[in-house]
Amino acid sequence: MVLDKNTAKKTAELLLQINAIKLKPENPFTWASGWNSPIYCDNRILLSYPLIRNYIRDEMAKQVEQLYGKPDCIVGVATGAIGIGALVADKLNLPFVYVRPQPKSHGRQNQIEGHLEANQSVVVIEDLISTGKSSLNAVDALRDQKANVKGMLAIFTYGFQTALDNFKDKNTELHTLSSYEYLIEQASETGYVKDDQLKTLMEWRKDPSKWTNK
Ligand SMILES: O=P(O)(O)OC[C@H]1O[C@H](OP(=O)(O)OP(=O)(O)O)[C@H](O)[C@@H]1O
Ligand SMILES: O=C(O)c1cc(=O)[nH]c(=O)[nH]1
Repeated sequence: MVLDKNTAKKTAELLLQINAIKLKPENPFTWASGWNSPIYCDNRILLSYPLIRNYIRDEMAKQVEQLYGKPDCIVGVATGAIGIGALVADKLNLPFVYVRPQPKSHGRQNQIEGHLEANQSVVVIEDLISTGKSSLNAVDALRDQKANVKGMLAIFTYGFQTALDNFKDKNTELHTLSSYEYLIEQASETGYVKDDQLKTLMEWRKDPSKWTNK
């Protein structure tokens, strides 16, 4: 759920401005879920732009406080949300840990990196939600370590029903700064996407798990 419309529009505008949104219908991207997609939103790029990453950091920190007050710790989902998660934790003057997709196969074999105690309250920061599986895998790891997961805040979501169902199944609250809906609105208004690309995106959005460019 998007909390603030202005933030949602502004975030979409900034992502478009730094070319974080890539369109490649002729040679589709493969997503973490294995789905093929004509679109890819690379939020990692925003770390390279100090003013933009500060805006995202400040909006995320504000929304974390608004929604959850001060949790004991901020968590980033590896690797995409390690950078922004650490910035949000720093802004809120809170401890930070990150969660790997699986435990390391060598060294200390940690899945959660950093210091986290049982029963501590945490808010998870994620860069992007498609199916939600990567983020919810991190939530599982945190709960296995007896963390009290208050909720998750991501920069962007595609808003798929699958993701809503997955978050519901895991009883996890999700908020996002922006979403596909705002992105498409902004991209159409600014002429970032051409009519034929918009047509492809609308076709893809009807059944993204089955979409192919054929
Ligand atoms: O909602 P999902 O279907 O799980 O997809 C979204 C995930 O995919 C991306 O991570 P990726 O696996 O590409 O790795 P990275 O974070 O290391 O870049 C992104 O950062 C999310 O974590
Ligand atoms: O689902 C994914 O893997 C994914 C989609 C997307 O648009 N951006 C991203 O970083 N990952």
